[in-house]
Amino acid sequence: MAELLSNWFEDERILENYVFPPEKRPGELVVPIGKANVPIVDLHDEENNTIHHIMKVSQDFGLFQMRFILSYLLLLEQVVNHEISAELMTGVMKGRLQYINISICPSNTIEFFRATVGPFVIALRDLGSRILGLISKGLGLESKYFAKELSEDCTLTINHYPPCPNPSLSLGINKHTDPSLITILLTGEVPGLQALMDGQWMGVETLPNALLVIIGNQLEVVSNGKLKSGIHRVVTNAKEARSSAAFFINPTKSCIVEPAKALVEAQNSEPLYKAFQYKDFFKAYTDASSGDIVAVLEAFKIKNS
Ligand SMILES: O=C(O)CCC(=O)C(=O)O
Ligand SMILES: [Fe+2]
Repeated sequence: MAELLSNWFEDERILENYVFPPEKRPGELVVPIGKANVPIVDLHDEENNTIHHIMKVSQDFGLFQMRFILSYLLLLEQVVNHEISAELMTGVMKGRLQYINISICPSNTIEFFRATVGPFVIALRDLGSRILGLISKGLGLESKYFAKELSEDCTLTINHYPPCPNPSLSLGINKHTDPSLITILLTGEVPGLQALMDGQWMGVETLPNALLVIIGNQLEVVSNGKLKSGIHRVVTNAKEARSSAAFFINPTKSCIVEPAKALVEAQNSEPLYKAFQYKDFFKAYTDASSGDIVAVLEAFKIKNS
């Protein structure tokens, strides 16, 4: 088996630049890992029930897990694979800040990975359209509302977190919301993801046959604040490496994102957010990536003077 970068952890020290400032450290991890009551939405339920459930949990928590059919999961399991080679992992680790976009470059060494990622991405695009179709109905919008520019730009990110000698000093990923429309996350078997639910960090444990859906900032805007972006972070552990695969469904860079007019009218209210080009939002998000990412959305709010 190729040598994995996760072997780095055999050096027992935590590297200095991985130590978070005291106010951002998770501290002694008192939060029980794997104990969150993340709601489960069943895509095979009767449509109105599923829509109702998605809308409710997206308003309350901004994330939910979703049971899904097995044939897709077989593909997914291959993607988060601990035999990903050191070369690929090195490429991944070189990416910027906390997460990295993998470009599927033509190279024999990643033939397996390419062959797996292709069907994986097609499956997730299809799944994403189904979820967005249900959400558009739940918001009272036409069923294809999200079908074009709002969801055309997808990115697959593989995250890899080597074991950390002192998890109380560091985080795998700092507290954030995703800049996407929605994110579909394969969390893998090793716990580490935490969601802020009712003001408390809760360890997320997904079922073996489930994926996690996270409401992103753009859906919060389009829904005029009705659906909430899920706040989440990743903690590390001292024993096991963890991998996850995140599929971000994003607007195209030139897409104009704004609260859906039909929704604002139906609510008989005012838009809470300005109209903006997605590329401007994304720039503000990446510029803030070492600061308070959760606050970025605030800057796009219409201020009532
Ligand atoms: O690794 C995880 O479970 C979460 C990853 C994540 O939040 C992200 O890539 O934005
Ligand atoms: Fe995230």
